[in-house]
Amino acid sequence: MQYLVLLELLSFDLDSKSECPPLFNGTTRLYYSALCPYAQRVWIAQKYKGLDEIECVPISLSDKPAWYKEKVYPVGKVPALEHKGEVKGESLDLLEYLDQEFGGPTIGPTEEDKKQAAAELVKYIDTLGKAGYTALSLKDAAPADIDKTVGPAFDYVENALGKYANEGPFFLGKFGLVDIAYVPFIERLEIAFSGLKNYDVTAGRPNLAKWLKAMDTVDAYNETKLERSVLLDIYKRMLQTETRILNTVFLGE
Ligand SMILES: N[C@@H](CCC(=O)N[C@@H](CS)C(=O)NCC(=O)O)C(=O)O
Repeated sequence: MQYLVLLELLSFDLDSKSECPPLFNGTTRLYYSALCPYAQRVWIAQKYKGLDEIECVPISLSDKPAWYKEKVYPVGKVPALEHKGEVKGESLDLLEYLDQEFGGPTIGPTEEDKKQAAAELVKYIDTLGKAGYTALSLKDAAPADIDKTVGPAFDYVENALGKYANEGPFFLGKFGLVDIAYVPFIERLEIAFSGLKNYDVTAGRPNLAKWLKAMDTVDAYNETKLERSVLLDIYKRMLQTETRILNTVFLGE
């Protein structure tokens, strides 16, 4: 049943047999994949801001249409946004772009101190992703070995979440850009570590546990979430067979 959820979802993906949408006809399009954590960021923001004028176009990553790279976005990655006759990529840039160019609630911080905090926090996601990838790739590792490898990165997140705790459970108190940037990665790491390495990333990290609970109250995020068991199965198979995909998903390589 859960597989059906994924299969059904992916059955809408445009693949090598699909036609290219009528490009640059005035429609704003977000090219994404439900499997891609980078694309998930922009998809969450589109939903949170209520930007129904943006058409979401799912692209198959396993059977990508040739026209995607040739005509839409030469970099060939998702996410990409077609807007005002141009196509732009890079999830973090697109989050800022959505705030600049579209309506709905602002996701980026407006206060100077929070802008600086956001920039530092977002920069750290790569470090967390790399530590997570290294720890997940350890064969026959005990939870203590896992903790040694990825624990410090999660401790950084735990401390960061304490900084504005008096204003709310999110990174900068109120839900916004930093939460959107982190959640696809923390979600995947939490599921993969608990399911594959018997390591609970929230143990001894109460702020992180609280943040995950708070994230579950955000509709825009919930609407982009894959079933837990589906994500776990994907990571299980990736670890067993195709480490390259794991690389792509956690490190954007
Ligand atoms: N730095 C990019 C990374 C995007 C990325 O790596 N997307 C992956 C999917 S998760 C992709 O499209 N890879 C190309 C492919 O699979 O052919 C961003 O933040 O948007």
